[in-house]
Amino acid sequence: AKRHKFWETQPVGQFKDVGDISLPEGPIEPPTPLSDVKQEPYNLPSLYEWTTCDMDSEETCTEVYNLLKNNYVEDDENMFRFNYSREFLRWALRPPGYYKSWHIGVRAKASKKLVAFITGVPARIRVRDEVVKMAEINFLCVHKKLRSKRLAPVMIKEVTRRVHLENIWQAAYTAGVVLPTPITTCQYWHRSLNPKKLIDVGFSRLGARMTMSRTIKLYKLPDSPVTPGFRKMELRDVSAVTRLLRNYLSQFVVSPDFDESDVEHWLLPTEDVMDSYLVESPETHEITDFCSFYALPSSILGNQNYSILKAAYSYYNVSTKTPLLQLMNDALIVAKQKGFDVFNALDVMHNESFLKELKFGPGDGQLHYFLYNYRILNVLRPSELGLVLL
Ligand SMILES: COc1cc([C@H]2SCC(=O)N2Cc2ccccc2)c(Br)cc1O
Repeated sequence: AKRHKFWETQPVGQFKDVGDISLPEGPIEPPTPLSDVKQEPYNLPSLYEWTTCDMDSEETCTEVYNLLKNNYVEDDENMFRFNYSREFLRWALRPPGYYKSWHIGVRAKASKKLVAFITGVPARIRVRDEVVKMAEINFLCVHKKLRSKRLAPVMIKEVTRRVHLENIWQAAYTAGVVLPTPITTCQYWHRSLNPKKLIDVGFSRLGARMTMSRTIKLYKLPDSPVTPGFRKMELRDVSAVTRLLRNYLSQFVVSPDFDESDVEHWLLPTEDVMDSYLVESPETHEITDFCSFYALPSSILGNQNYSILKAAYSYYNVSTKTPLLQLMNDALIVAKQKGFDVFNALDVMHNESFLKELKFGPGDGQLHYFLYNYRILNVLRPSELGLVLL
């Protein structure tokens, strides 16, 4: 049986070490002296070559967009495939301090076609009391026609090498499959906003003893948010939101260590990519609550009437005065107003407290979170995780 041949060779928590309390929490291997880091790229099969994808280039960004649109993650029944937009990719891959060299592509030498992709972006992640410089690894994609050529392991080694060259020795990543060894395993939950479309495309089914009109009524939402002072986040709010968010995230075992420049990039609204709202108390003008979600459409594979599913994904939410239930219901209301068909959320942070009451249903996908070269003693509950990766 496939026994993680590659991952057994990597500095990650190994299944055989789970529960071994003699192993300390923290880095598994010490940093390598930079002079000992391999200076040249790993070898690819002879027909392929490395390329660095310049996401500022419209042409290259479109090549990356099309590779992912046609070859990235699908659900188990191959009914949907992520369809990250170009502006989303540019936003996700160019945070403060990013390295172009971590946007790695593989081209066929003959045709120069982009056939594979993997990325990293720098992030400061806190694990308990330690803030660690990490790479967030994402968008690992190999063209459908090149699967099981063992390209993924060499791409992972190459992005690791380029991360090491920048003197960073830890990473964070997620996968829908179990690899050695998850720090936590989360579940996706979905809130119908456009139930008729979700049933038509086969994502949802009409409940027993439910008519379509009864189902539409069940998921109906008001036309506008109910919380006084609920408004879009603006540049002038960055300091207050940073304070609010840092304080809120400090309660979780693993979370980003956002500073104001991070908040400005990741949480200021970006058209068609990121939406963020806050509650400014009408009396005191204090900012008391915050909610945010990102736009990640999916291609609908093989439906006569629809080709795109418009999905919103819960990002970071903070409630200090407005009940989280009410804050998230306002998020659902504005998401519906913006034309999203479904609102997705993981059962991380305090999300469990609103999922059932706001009529989310459990999805079939599990999402495993991993740290590279950093051992944590015990697997975390999803509610101890304060990190949402895109
Ligand atoms: C199909 O059930 C699910 C599929 C997905 C992923 S896999 C490829 C894709 O496009 N998805 C986004 C999506 C598609 C459809 C609905 C909601 C989210 C997730 Br994440 C959780 C689910 O439960």
